[in-house]
Amino acid sequence: MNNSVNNVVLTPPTGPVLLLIMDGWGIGSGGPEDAVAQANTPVFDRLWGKYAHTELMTHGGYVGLPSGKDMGGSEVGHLTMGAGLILDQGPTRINKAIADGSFYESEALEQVLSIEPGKALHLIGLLSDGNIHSHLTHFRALINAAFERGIRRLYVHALLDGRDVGIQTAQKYVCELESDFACINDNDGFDYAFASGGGRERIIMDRDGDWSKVEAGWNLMVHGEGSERFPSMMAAITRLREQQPDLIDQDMPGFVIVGEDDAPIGKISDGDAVVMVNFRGDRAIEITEAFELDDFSGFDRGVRPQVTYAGMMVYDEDRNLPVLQLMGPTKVDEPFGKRILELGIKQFRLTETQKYPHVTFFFNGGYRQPLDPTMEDYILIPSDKKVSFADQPQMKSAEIADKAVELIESGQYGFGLINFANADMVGHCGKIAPAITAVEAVDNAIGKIIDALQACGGRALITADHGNAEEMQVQDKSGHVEASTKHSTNPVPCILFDPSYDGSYKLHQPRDGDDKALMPGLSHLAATLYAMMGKEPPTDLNTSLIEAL
Ligand SMILES: O=C(O)[C@@H](CO)OP(=O)(O)O
Ligand SMILES: [Mn+2]
Ligand SMILES: [Mn+2]
Repeated sequence: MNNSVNNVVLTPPTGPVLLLIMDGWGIGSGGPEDAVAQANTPVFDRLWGKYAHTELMTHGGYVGLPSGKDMGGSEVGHLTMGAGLILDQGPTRINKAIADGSFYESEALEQVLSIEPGKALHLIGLLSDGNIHSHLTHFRALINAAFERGIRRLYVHALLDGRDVGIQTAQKYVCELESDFACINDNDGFDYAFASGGGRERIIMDRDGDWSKVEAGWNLMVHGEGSERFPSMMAAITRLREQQPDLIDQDMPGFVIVGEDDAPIGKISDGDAVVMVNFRGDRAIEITEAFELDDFSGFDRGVRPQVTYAGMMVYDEDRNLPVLQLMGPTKVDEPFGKRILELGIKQFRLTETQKYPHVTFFFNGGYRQPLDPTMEDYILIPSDKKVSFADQPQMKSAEIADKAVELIESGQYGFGLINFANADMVGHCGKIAPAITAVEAVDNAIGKIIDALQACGGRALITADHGNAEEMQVQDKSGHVEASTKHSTNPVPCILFDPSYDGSYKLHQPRDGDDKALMPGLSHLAATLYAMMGKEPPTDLNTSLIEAL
């Protein structure tokens, strides 16, 4: 959007301005697969009917992802909202660095490739092209770099996806790497292979302190221990699917690849190098801690191998984890939270722990802890543990709403960011009935918050970081319909709740044929929040959505 004379700054509110993220709540077809449309949402419907609203784009170039086919995700969504600008995201920057060759020139990669002859390079990561946490091309870049350097032994410890891609697609990605391995292994003395695997929800990729998942993966990769043992990756996938035909890849139990003697073919050992190929931090921090921290209490690691460990990117900027990073971080110089801190506005962030990175380091563009604890309160309600969210679709929405009301009524805050996880986390389970309940739980919680804002003259921008629950089924090219566990590329709703709304303004509407800069997207929200607070937005931000009628 061009800075238009039409942009308006509202009169300052008497209560706080909130950004309410209904994670994974998109605008779908309205059909039977659309849990948002099927749900009973009286609060949302009333607000949509009464207040200024629009649709926002959350995918591809609107959030700095490489391709228009890339769906949005929480990291890129919250980072873009916090930045108030469209910045190149991790995968875009990695792809560019691979293309221009600079990826291969980092000191960190040099250290990884400098292992002694006979030692192995291990790649751990999410094996798909979902581009939310990882991409297959990044595995391939590393495999090629290792081969060109003459590294003889390389093992992939594959986390199976089924959450950012089709629900049973693991074999496709396995075949692609197997064919690379076959070419390389034609050369004398080379051994490139898969060494272990398992679903991302079962091993390694936890983000909520369930160390048993990390431990299970550690024992497979490091100690070669696990009851499921197969001669190859394809054998593992085939046999596990025979036992449980509906099994979604993300839920596959962990397994070890073994030789004829039942010995693991590629355990991580002293002197080896390990690269975590995922670029996104939230689900890579825990395994990184297990490899890197001397003082570690997550689980009993047994004998920890002495390895050179590197991550694709920084996973925890506050602690600089991991020490070796193949790529520098996506820098947000002036995130929204820091800007308003400098204006002396007190703020809170509130969610349940499954979404803690979202309201903290994703929205902050890096930092995890408050810059000024007297002016920023980060409140994280523990998520249910060891449950399928399909069985608990209300999650912590009621507790979050109650806490939000308390914070609003305290009169202390000028800004608050709240994330409701339900539509996304339950949407990822791929079942329509609980997804409907999840959406209804969010609607109910929003209603309580809106009542509190109404009473004190606060405002809220009610929106989502990307879709998910509105698309619980997808059709593939051959017409086959199956459950969808992934995010969507649909637009999301955006409503400006304003108790003093008099119909004198509207939110910028999407128009056919508009280019990306003109279409309303997540990068316009920071400036919109300024205008809602009665402040002129900084001119370096993408423009506010609020326009005079
Ligand atoms: O669960 C996750 O890690 C991702 C999907 O891979 O979802 P979100 O981006 O909403 O956190
Ligand atoms: Mn999300
Ligand atoms: Mn999600």
